[in-house]
Amino acid sequence: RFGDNLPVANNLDELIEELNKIFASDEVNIELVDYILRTYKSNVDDWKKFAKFDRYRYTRNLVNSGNGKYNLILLCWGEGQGSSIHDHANAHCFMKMLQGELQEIRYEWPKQQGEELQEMGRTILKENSVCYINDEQGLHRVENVSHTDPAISLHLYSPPFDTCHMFDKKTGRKTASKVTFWSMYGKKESQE
Ligand SMILES: O=C(O)CCSS
Ligand SMILES: [Fe+2]
Repeated sequence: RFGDNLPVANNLDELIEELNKIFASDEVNIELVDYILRTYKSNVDDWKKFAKFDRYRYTRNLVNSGNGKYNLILLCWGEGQGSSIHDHANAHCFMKMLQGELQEIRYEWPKQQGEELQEMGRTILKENSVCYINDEQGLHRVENVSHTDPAISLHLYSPPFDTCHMFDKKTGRKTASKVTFWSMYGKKESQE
């Protein structure tokens, strides 16, 4: 499908290097981003400095802001912690599992006002797997359903966004939701 001189990301720094090359061109090559994310085999030494958990909700830790072309974010999900049902602000969303497993439930966009969202299917995302979603495909909710193990995932959003929408499952009502960072580049903002 591509040439035979394909790059491989042997660590997180090489992954970011290869992503920056891919995103240097105007068109986002979805297959190539998916490919390079898959070549990276999760290594805790690469990313442990970004992995910060919160007792009450999953955390979003900015790893790299991709020369403005994408945000690379490490998400830490304690047992039972999950996201709301949300969209992706007309951006590409890639999600790679670095540790543990997450359940993804996909939903159709709301059709009629006040109607319950229709579930499209659910997937268990396993370590090193990569999945992709964009608004044309639908909405989803991601949750760590384990009672014993935390989960860590690496998300790439392009273009980067700071607001998306959350959806009420029963009524389909959407509300804007500002996405925030628990930490940036391995530092909690309050730390110098
Ligand atoms: O970025 C978020 O908070 C949603 C995680 S599932 S793509
Ligand atoms: Fe998402």
